[in-house]
Amino acid sequence: MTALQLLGKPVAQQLRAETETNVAALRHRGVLPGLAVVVATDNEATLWYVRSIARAADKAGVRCTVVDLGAGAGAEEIASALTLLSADEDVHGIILQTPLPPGVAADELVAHISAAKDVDGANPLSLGRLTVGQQAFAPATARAVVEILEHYEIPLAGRHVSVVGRSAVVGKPLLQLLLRRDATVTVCHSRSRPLERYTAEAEIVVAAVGRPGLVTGAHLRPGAVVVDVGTNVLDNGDLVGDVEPLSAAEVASALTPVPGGVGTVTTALLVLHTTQAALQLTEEPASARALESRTPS
Ligand SMILES: NC(=O)C1=CN([C@@H]2O[C@H](COP(=O)(O)OP(=O)(O)OC[C@H]3O[C@@H](n4cnc5c(N)ncnc54)[C@H](OP(=O)(O)O)[C@@H]3O)[C@@H](O)[C@H]2O)C=CC1
Ligand SMILES: Nc1nc(=O)c2c([nH]1)NC[C@@H]1CN(c3ccc(C(=O)N[C@@H](CCC(=O)O)C(=O)O)cc3)C=[N+]21
Repeated sequence: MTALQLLGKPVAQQLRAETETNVAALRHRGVLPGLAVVVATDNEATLWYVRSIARAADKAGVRCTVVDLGAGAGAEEIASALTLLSADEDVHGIILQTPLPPGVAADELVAHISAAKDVDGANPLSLGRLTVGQQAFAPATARAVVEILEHYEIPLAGRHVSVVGRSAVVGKPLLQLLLRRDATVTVCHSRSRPLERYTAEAEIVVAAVGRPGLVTGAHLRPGAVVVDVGTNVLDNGDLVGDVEPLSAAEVASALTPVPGGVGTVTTALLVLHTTQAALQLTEEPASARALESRTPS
């Protein structure tokens, strides 16, 4: 079997069309959507990613401000930047980019991102709300996996999905998004041995680990659908996923490529989420509208 390529581009295009509609509605209200990306690293891969978010925002008519605090920034400085941005009326979406300087932990800092502006679902409140089924932004990457599967009409209800990786950015929120769609989910991690025991039964396998070639054809059930979240930069500069594409394509029915798969959709979703946050934050309260309609003009 040679697997079908599940390309991210058409999925991203559809999401960009939705963003465009939102940007037009915001313009009607006199609102320019704004995204702020807080950076405290000189990691090349991160800076590349930040530039690609800024480019995508710019193309969509979303103002993107990169707040570069430098690789020497301390926790307090980062926390106060997030607090200021949370209170800034011109900012509707906030992302704190990882990695952070040594000794600075992201998990406490992200609590300073206002939940309404948490467009990458980093605040623990967002993950909690997602878990109990309340409205919240999911991390863009976790949602990208689901958007790709839905775009290609791969059913989730009643299917067994094996997610490899349990991070707060991908595995855990993805578990919630999949449960909400009635999938049966296995979440695997570094202690799930042997890994194939937990992947070989699954109709859908998602790899989000950060190890090139971890998932091979030998881990898969014939006809499985495979989503590769991994973005690993090799010494020669090549970007590869967590799935060994050649052996996997022999067994799988469909596979997302790296590059050109999940990453493409992630960036489009961050921009879409920013416009959704802007719409919610600038909505007139229903009571104010009711009052207005009673006021003689
Ligand atoms: N395309 C995109 O938009 C994005 C891509 N990524 C990419 O996805 C990958 C994962 O990122 P992230 O979730 O942040 O990574 P983390 O390092 O936070 O988590 C990795 C997970 O993989 C598990 N793991 C490690 N080794 C194995 C193994 N041998 N077998 C099974 N599981 C294992 C870990 O287990 P344990 O918990 O036991 O340590 C952990 O749960 C990276 O390549 C990253 O670059 C990430 C975010 C966005
Ligand atoms: N809290 C958090 N959220 C993240 O979303 C997050 C993170 N941490 N840590 C690092 C990874 C990495 N990541 C990528 C996103 C898009 C592409 C992307 O757009 N890739 C394109 C182009 C790649 C190329 O051409 O080089 C593609 O795959 O086709 C890549 C990588 C988000 N990450």
